[in-house]
Amino acid sequence: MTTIHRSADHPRPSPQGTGRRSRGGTLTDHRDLHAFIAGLPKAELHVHHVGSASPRIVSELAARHPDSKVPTDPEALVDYFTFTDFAHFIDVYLSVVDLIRTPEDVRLLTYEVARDLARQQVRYAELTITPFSSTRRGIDERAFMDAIEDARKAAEAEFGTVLRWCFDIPGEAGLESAEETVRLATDDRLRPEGLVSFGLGGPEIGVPRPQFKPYFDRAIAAGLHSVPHAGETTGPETVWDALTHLRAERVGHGTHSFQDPKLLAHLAEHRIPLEVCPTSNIATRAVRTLDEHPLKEFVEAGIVVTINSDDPPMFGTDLDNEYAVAARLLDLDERGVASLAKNAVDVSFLDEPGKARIRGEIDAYTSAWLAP
Ligand SMILES: Nc1ncnc2c1ncn2[C@@H]1O[C@H](CCC(=O)c2cccc(C(=O)O)c2)[C@@H](O)[C@H]1O
Ligand SMILES: [Zn+2]
Repeated sequence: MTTIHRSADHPRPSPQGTGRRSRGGTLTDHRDLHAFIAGLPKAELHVHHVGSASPRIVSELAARHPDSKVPTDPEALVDYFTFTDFAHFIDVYLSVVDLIRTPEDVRLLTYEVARDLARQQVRYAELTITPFSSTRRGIDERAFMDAIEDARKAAEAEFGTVLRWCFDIPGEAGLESAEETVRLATDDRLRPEGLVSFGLGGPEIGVPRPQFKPYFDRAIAAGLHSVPHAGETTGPETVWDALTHLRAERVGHGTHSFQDPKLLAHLAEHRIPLEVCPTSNIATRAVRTLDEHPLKEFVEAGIVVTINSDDPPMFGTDLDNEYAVAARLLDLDERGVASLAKNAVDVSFLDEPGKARIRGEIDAYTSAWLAP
């Protein structure tokens, strides 16, 4: 695990002129840092399938289904993707889920999401998919699996982006959805080759984590990694539940962990990474402003953090922007940003050769960028 280099960690000449950061690992101009981030090979571990549908894809699907309340004009979507609270976000999210009605819709969406990830130099992504939401809306389960696998193989062949799947339970849909999700994730006739992890999404309020223990036990017994959302819209007790009852290997968000110093110490001591999604937390009102985001507290507590976009088009962001936000909040230079990227590779569920390959790309890119 690489420690996060903060720009203060590097000896530097006194700032010249406007305090711009010159290259060479001393002070970095923010514009340069954005350029560095744009070209940096990355891995993304917390990003949702439907939540990543671009405005173009959403408006194209909305045009196919005039009965939908989702705008067909990408411009109008910006207002539509403005949320008053988390419950409102879920309502909007489900209205987009309702647009995904055929296996071809699923394949198109998945392939286009992969294209957008590749455009940001994402070499590897663990995409969270909620199969229950599609099968309950009438998409055949076998056809669903074939559609995502077709897109995954095409994306790897055409974009060089390696995709793996996380299947998550939409918790508010209850134990019926948990049963369906773990069946789809563990039945050898259905389980897709790209599946690596098992999660829990949706509202946390009124949806206690412990009830899902039997389903996570079955998923873990089938070799899947546990990565539930927790502490996004509820307090540290939800994160403790995810750790103790669901045996979380990583925690989705974990935002409110900062309220419990014992939890921070536990996460740091046991190297349990937090999948941090800064702008998501602002858009869903989980956190008021970026300057109040606990990301810095997590790093100072020694917790392994990864940077993610969650539902980028819905939150008016993308992964590059999330890295720029993290660089600002943590006062990182290029080395610090590269360390963040390597954290995500290190704690991903990609095989070791794949991890070594991407780490090597990150190091080569960073060295070339910083060469005098
Ligand atoms: N930041 C987020 N935090 C949490 N979740 C997030 C986040 N971003 C995206 N999601 C996704 O939102 C969905 C929620 C789906 C849901 O709650 C629900 C409730 C009742 C019925 C149904 C149904 O399908 O019939 C679905 C999940 O699929 C989850 O993967
Ligand atoms: Zn999420």
